[in-house]
Amino acid sequence: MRLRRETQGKHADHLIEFKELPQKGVGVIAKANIPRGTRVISEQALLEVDLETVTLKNIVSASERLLPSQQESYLQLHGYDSDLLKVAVKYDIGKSWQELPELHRKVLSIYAANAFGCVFFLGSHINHSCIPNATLAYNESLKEEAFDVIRDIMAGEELTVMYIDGINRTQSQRQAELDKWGFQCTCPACEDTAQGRQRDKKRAELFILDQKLAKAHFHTEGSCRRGLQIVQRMAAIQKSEGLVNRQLRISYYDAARYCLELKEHRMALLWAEKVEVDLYCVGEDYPEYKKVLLIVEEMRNAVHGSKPLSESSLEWFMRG
Ligand SMILES: C[S@@+](CC[C@H](N)C(=O)[O-])C[C@H]1O[C@@H](n2cnc3c(N)ncnc32)[C@H](O)[C@@H]1O
Repeated sequence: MRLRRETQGKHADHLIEFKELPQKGVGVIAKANIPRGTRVISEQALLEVDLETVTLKNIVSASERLLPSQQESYLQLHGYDSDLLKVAVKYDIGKSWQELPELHRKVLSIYAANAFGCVFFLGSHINHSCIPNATLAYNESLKEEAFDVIRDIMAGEELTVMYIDGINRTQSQRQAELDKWGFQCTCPACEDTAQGRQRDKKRAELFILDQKLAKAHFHTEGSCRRGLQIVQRMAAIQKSEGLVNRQLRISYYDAARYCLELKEHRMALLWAEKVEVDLYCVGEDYPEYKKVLLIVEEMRNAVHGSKPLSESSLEWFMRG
């Protein structure tokens, strides 16, 4: 399938294609083997609304400010008008769904089915999986959203991202969120098979650990040790379940922070060095990744005794 538009975005034409898929609408398929860390799409948002103040009215207004060619692109995207959206229209705009002009209904249902923060013309064609093989992050130096592959992908495999914050959530918790997007997830983590249920047990454990972590503090040695145990276990499950997106890097950072707090600098360094996982998620041109590399280098020097870790680096690292 060719997308009808001259986009400002770039995609690796030789690596991916946009295809109609059974039960999923359009999706993105690898045309060749793609090694992890490969950037497949980089593009500016097609429609962007300030998430702090987003209202349905703002979304409609933002769509009206698009250039005619952008509007045409936007209106090509797939839409889903969930019951939740219809209730929100009543609440936010004060009209029933049927009372809205047809164009506004279309604009809103497209936003509901495509916004990963913003709506992207290329990237919003990527379908969801609860074990995604790609991820997206806004890259400040490119001033674009970058979509990178986080696991090696074989030719013919579908590229997927995670639409929700669902790494540490069970199948039913994730599906409740995905209902808003209008589909039942059938990825390997959601399938009703012995293997799927086994995966769900791991996610249930992650959920419990995540809840415990939210209550853990850095105040005492005991609480740091408990926190460290929790994040170590979380990282181990995430890794073994193939959940190698930025959530795994958060677990590694948390582990490094607990070790720093416990003054176990060698262990802190070992965890911090696992930052490599972020390289595959965001690429080496991601400004924060460069900053972290410098801090890890400083930590290495501190551990090997040449120069202590500076206060500012320590502070930056502890803030996360
Ligand atoms: C961001 S769009 C993805 C591209 C879309 N498939 C298309 O045709 O343009 C999100 C929509 O894709 C479909 N979708 C995404 N992931 C899916 C999945 N794992 N299974 C079934 N449908 C999915 C749903 O209709 C959802 O509302």
